[in-house]
Amino acid sequence: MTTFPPPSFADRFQQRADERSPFCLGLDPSRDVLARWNLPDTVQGLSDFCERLADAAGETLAMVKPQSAFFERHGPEGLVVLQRVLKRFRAAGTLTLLDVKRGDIGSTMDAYAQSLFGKDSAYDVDAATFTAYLGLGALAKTVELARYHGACAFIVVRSSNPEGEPLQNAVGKDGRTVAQAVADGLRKLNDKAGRGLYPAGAVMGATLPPADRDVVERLGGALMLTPGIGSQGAGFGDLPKLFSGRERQVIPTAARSVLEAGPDVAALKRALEAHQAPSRSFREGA
Ligand SMILES: O=c1ccn([C@@H]2O[C@H](COP(=O)(O)O)[C@@H](O)[C@H]2O)c(=O)[nH]1
Repeated sequence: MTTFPPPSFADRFQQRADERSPFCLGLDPSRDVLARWNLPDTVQGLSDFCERLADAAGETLAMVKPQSAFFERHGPEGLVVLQRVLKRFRAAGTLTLLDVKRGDIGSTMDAYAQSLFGKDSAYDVDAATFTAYLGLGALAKTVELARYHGACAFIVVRSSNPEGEPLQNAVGKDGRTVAQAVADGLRKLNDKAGRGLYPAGAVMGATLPPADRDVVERLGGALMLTPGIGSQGAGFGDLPKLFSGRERQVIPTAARSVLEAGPDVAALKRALEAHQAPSRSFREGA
């Protein structure tokens, strides 16, 4: 039986994070990772990678983040594998976030959102990523649809890569940077959705300097997905300088630094715990 309205993504995340850990595992089956796992760079290799990772994770993870690009690379059959792995993690009580960074005019965004959120959609994910380059207003209905389905739209505010800085820190006519303006707009979308629901989340790189603390504050109570840990150079020890006081809003995420432990399932389990333990400690303010 389905409940209406459904519990919010924010509530579901907090529950899973308390039970398991706030860590979100990135599923990035690149050509390099498949080769390292002695798997062919084919749909079968992709499928075997997903099954092995799901075996290693069991029911230990709060959240996974498949990177759509690595599935799209294999065409429509790759997307079937993506649907299957999403279903498998859902069955393990793990929240799913599709990293697909959609961003377009409003009418097209409606179609993207319809493909992502809701039981009858193609992917039925709990969350997905979006970009605001075509304006936050163009994402308003997407956030509304996410709220309706108890899902979350994570909008890139400050990305983890150095190339994002000049654009995101460009100063507009009103004196705010682009990132500050996106953060302010994202907060308004959450305020409009109603108390405590937070259907709009933010992507805020773990690699960012302390100066970005101001952007974090502008986001209010929004959840923050923080890529950049591990292979991009940030560590769990970098989280407090940007996010202290907001620990329960942070979703630390990493892909390669876990996946490089594969294909051995026992080694993968150890790598997962090596990411989950510091994620828990950070959340508890330890
Ligand atoms: O600002 C961003 C937004 C998204 N990503 C994505 O996260 C993973 C990171 O993978 P690692 O192997 O842990 O570096 C990847 O899918 C990116 O597309 C990001 O890195 N930064």
